[in-house]
Amino acid sequence: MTTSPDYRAGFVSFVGRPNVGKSTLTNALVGEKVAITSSKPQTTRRAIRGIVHHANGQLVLVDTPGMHRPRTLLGERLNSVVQDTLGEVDVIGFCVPADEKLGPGDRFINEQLDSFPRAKKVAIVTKIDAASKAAVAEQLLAVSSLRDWEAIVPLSAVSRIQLDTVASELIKLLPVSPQLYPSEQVTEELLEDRVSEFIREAALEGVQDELPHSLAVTIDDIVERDDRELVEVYANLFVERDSQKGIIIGHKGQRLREVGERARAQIEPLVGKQVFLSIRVKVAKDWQRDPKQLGRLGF
Ligand SMILES: Nc1nc2c(ncn2[C@@H]2O[C@H](COP(=O)(O)OP(=O)(O)OP(=O)(O)O)[C@@H](O)[C@H]2O)c(=O)[nH]1
Repeated sequence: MTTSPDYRAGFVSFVGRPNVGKSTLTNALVGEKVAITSSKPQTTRRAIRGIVHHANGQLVLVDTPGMHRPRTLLGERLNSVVQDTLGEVDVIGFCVPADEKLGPGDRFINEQLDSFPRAKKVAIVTKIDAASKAAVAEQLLAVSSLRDWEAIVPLSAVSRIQLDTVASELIKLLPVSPQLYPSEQVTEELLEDRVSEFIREAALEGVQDELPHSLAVTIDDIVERDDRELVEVYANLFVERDSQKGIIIGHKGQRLREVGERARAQIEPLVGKQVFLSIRVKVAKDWQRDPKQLGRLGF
């Protein structure tokens, strides 16, 4: 695939206190474009949350799990995962909500950003739909006094205000680069892995003992069509014994329905569309001890 000479691509991390809207922003940005990649961690050190494809560039959104935890944040130093991640990204988007005044938590994180001189820094004022114009203006002013930002963007991920603006502002700050991920790469494999993980998690909720090890999930198909706001997921949930099948399905299928609902709630933000989820429960006798079955189940 050819790209224009000033095509830009690189890594971006959103940081900020818990609840300021980082995940919602990530989902809104990733969901808005055709090519979606999953948040399957590439390594334990760096988790790719999503890839945003624009005509003039590509944003690879990188997660910083440690930054989400106030206890880590208020600790003496950021944990090493965050250190490593933020040390490598091209741009850090510092998020503060429009509907709360800047507090010590925000200031603390802002100060930490000094440790990452390589990254360009952008301030993002989130949730402007939830604040008055005057409050937004006040917040922009307050944020601008924190440091010399490359850009300050007010937006609302929920109301989809200024999402394109923030994407282009971020892309402008990335290095000129070929595409890091081909846009036609829908990363089916990664998406499949993540989706099966969600289903397994949902199936395990509330069950005890040996069942956890007896569960495996495979994905037959993920059907995503441009002309439809619905993604179809066809999954199989393998157990080892008939009795386990009963546990998973529950009385009149009630438990399986709940599993499906929990899993869908996780998958939908990932794919940015509604999800039709079919889970078929199957028995693969003693699959854990059978190398052939293990292979088939992706182990
Ligand atoms: N009104 C409004 N609410 C928002 C917006 N973005 C996020 N929220 C809400 O704010 C809450 C927190 O959003 P998250 O995206 O989970 O925040 P986060 O920063 O990722 O939080 P952590 O995962 O805890 O770090 C949720 O209830 C969102 O629905 C927005 O643009 N407008």
